Amino acid sequence: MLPNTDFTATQSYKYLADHYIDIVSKNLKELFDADAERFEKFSLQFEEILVDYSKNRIDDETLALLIQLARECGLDDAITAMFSGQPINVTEGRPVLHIALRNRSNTPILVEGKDVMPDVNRVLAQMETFSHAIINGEWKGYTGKPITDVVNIGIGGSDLGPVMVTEALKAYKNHLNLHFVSNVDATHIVETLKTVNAETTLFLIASKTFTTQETMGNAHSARDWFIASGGKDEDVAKHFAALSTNSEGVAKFGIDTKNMFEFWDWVGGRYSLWSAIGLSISLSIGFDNFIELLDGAHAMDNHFKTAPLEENIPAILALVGIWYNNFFEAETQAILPYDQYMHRFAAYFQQGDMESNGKHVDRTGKHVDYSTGPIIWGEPGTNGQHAFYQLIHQGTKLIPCDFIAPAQSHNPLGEHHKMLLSNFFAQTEALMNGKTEEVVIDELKKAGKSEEEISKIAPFKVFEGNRPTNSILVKLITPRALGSLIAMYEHKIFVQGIIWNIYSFDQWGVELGKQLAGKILPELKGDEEISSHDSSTNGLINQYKAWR
Ligand SMILES: O=P(O)(O)OC[C@H]1O[C@H](O)[C@H](O)[C@@H](O)[C@@H]1O
Repeated sequence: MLPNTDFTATQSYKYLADHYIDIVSKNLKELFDADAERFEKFSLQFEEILVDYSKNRIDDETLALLIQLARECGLDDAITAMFSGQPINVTEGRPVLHIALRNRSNTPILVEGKDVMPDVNRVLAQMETFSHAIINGEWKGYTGKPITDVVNIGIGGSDLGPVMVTEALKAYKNHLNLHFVSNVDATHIVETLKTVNAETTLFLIASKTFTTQETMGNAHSARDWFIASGGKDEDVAKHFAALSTNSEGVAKFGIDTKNMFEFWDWVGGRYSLWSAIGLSISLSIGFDNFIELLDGAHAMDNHFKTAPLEENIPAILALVGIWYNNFFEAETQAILPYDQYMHRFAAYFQQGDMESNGKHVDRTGKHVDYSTGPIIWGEPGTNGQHAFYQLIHQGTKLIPCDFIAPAQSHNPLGEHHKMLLSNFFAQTEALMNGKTEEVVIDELKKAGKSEEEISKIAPFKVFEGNRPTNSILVKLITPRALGSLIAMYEHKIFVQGIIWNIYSFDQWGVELGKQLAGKILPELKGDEEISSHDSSTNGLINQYKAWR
């Protein structure tokens, strides 16, 4: 089971608190000047991924203390507990085994004494056969035509992963057109259905529970549309498949369980792209590439499980994150991919990280008196530079940033990639070094400005610098590299949850809103005035009724 340590009561935390006072007065630039080996010391390479964490406000002592903190919090045992299938998702009574879905070495992983690998491999084989049949056109729709369009209907973990990966790996895409419908707003399904033909469309109803309101609503509307477009009830089997843990729910909906791709309750929704939920990925880029994605994740799992903490990339990224979150009181973490294909990467980890570590009680149920999971946000570079980087460079908030870029582009067009990467390299340098008043004045003098003009404008042009970043340089975003990158962030989240002594694999915080929406829905149906809520909620509902 998981250890249970208040990390703020550890010896290393006390040392870190003292050490923080020392580090906070130091400038990153000075740290680089003082140590010619800093890059070598504070960067790690995993296959074709280079993680440079040297532009962080840390020194040897910081890192040693953070690693000591991880040890005091029982990180080693926690890793063993996860990988060996112990029920570490205690509040839901489940193990956490997304690592089993990509356990390409096939070593047995036992849940209640039973090896899960035969089931994992059985569903993978089912996905393989199905993917080939759809891609090759052997699978025919109800009028005998091959499938051209795939619509994945799912939300949260049953949407964000497949969307992010199919976008990130678009360079590997085949002829199938992929669509994703998540929002219960009818606009999403209506606009999607305008672009597809019932005869050649396959719907994947992706829902772990098969009870999610949005997904069930969209799935029923898709089915109604299919029937209204000429499909018969008996044709549904050719056009609807389910990705779920709930076979009863699938059968009740009317999908033949032969067309069900199963997964298990030991897979968290936000960790499920490696499971049957990844079927849209396998359809889009082919099963072999899907396996490459799993292989990449498995390689990162092995690294995470076996590398000493000093060389363990997910652990180090997590600990540096804790350094900012709990000592520098940083509230957010930006993820900035310099790769247009990765434009949903930050959105994906918004769920991955914030649903996992946005928790206010520790593993004993006590309210924490320290900060837990950060707010995750980001957009692809260089778009972000022309939008919110002003605040990162000159605002009053400390924003640790992860910069991610591929060395090679899938679209080597003219000088584009060099231009993109010049920005990638420049931004972390600028954030670290800043620009002093001296340099600003000098530049203004050279530009022929008067003393008066200079003294008026100079303060606005100063960059304090000393702003921390990680740079993650990937040779090329291949399925394998992407699999490793995603797994790297997953394990980072795990490590942080262990240190904060919280349960990272439940998500009770999404329930209250669902519950209340369930109560409000019937109230929206009649014409009577609503008075059962506070005056704001009553007022809003009644105005809605007046306007609808
Ligand atoms: O896959 P489903 O059961 O439909 O769940 C979809 C989503 O629903 C909830 O909101 C959970 O918070 C998410 O973690 C989950 O991914």
